[in-house]
Amino acid sequence: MTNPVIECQNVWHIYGGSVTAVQDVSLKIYPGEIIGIIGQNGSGKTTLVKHFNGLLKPTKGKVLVNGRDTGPMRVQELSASVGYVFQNPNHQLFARTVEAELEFGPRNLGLPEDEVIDRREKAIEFFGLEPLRHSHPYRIGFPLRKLVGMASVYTMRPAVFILDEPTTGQDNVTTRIVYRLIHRLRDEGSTVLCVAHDMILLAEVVERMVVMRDSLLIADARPREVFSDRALMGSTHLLPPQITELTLRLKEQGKLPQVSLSVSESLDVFAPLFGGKSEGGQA
Ligand SMILES: Nc1ncnc2c1ncn2[C@@H]1O[C@H](COP(=O)(O)OP(=O)(O)OP(=O)(O)O)[C@@H](O)[C@H]1O
Repeated sequence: MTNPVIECQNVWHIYGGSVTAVQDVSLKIYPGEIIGIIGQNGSGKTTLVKHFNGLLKPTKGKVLVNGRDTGPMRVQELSASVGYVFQNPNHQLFARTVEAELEFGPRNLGLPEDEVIDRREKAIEFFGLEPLRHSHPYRIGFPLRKLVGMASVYTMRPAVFILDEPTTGQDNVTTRIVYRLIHRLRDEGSTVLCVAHDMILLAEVVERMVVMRDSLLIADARPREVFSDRALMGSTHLLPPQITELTLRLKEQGKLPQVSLSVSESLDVFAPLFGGKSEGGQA
């Protein structure tokens, strides 16, 4: 049996002795899992994931990363194995150029200089940052600045990659890069945790969803189950993707055998209704 890469044991986080942001959360995350963390604003998602790379320490309970208690560990020590991409890149970026930003992590890991440069160049290519390599990260637009934040974590190749609201504020081009990033991380065997309100993204890429409400973890299940549970979704004030809602209603009326998570998937489900076989398509 594989050991969890991250384990929360009855974790509480109380800010300033009065604001309870995370209550008694127990959770095991296994290597290679792609997990979505959802919940309405202020439900404790960001607070929870910031414990995984040591940015926050539990008020009560324990967080273990690769079996080690993060309590006495420093962020720098944890960042080699758990990379956190901030919701707001302004909280993350500090170098004077995109190139310098992308070199910082691998150099800090003590990698040889040719490996530092190789990782920088691969990240520039993957994230489409070539025209911006000499720009100051704060002088480029928000969507691209956010990609620089992702790229700078990607250069460290952490085993666990945490993306906090990766598509919020992104246009269609940069959103597609986020999708490609998550697919690439999956192919490379990384563990990915994605905190998001973007249900279309989650429906397409995650295999497991953790649901937070009022600082509590209230569900942990496959996306199809979470999106089909009207009471659960209603209690979090979140809506499933429209295609999922449509196919859920048709299923409830006995007209479809199953709920779809994406447009491509729904084409296959709808095909028999129209007397044909679908060839799928882009979500
Ligand atoms: N540094 C802080 N000091 C005090 N309270 C905080 C702090 N950060 C967050 N909180 C509070 O803790 C609770 C959980 O916040 P958190 O940001 O973890 O929620 P979230 O689910 O990630 O929200 P969002 O979807 O808006 O990002 C909220 O009540 C928030 O106001």
